[in-house]
Amino acid sequence: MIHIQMAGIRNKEDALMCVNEGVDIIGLLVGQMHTSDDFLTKEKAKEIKDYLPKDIKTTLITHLEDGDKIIEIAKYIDVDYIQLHSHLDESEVEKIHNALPNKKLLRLIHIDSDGNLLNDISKMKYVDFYFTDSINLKTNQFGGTGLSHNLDTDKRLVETLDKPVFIAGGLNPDNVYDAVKYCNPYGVDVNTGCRGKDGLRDKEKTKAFVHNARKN
Ligand SMILES: O=C(O)c1ccccc1NCC(=O)[C@H](O)[C@H](O)COP(=O)(O)O
Repeated sequence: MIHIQMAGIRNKEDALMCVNEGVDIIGLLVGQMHTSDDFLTKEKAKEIKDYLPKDIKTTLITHLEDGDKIIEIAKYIDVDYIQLHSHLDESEVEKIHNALPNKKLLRLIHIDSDGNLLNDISKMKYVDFYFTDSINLKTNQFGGTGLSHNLDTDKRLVETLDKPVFIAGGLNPDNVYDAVKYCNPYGVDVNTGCRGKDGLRDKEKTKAFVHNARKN
């Protein structure tokens, strides 16, 4: 079964709705670089995590570059996964890996609109999962862009990398079926594509996203 991470969760009610619709990983954004209403305090993120059934995985999604700070927040919320920003120095990643060996590390691979990789994967030493995502070079937005990219790149990465790959970037209920069919990833991630006009999670979009992601 394909794994589904929902990012941009802002409250515990939305988190539980997503879980009830079949999402199995909840992404909690703490520690930002660019402005986004999806970022939470660590206290709010912990409140959401503690409200969820114990078998639901949570991910700390962060832009912080200080390994000690990331370790402190990940321990405090007690997440299962840590999604690390691609600019993080590998020595900081090593620190996190050594301090929290049981927490899985998701490593970002940013892809531009033409499908070019913007990171040197060969320098990533500590990886449990790769995570492809779009970038908006105009706004310097490194996530939650709602922008798609050329999926040929994702497909190639899924086929050639030695660790499981999550794909993300502009996925939505209408395109996730084809994306999964074409790339055959370990998991998919979505934020904007399941957002309502109020910025919160849209139940119908979430239901359709989960259904279509697992229809293959
Ligand atoms: O989701 C955000 O608002 C966000 C903001 C800043 C950095 C990362 C962010 N999200 C990381 C994610 O895992 C998103 O779900 C991923 O970028 C896909 O977003 P979207 O293209 O909107 O589905």
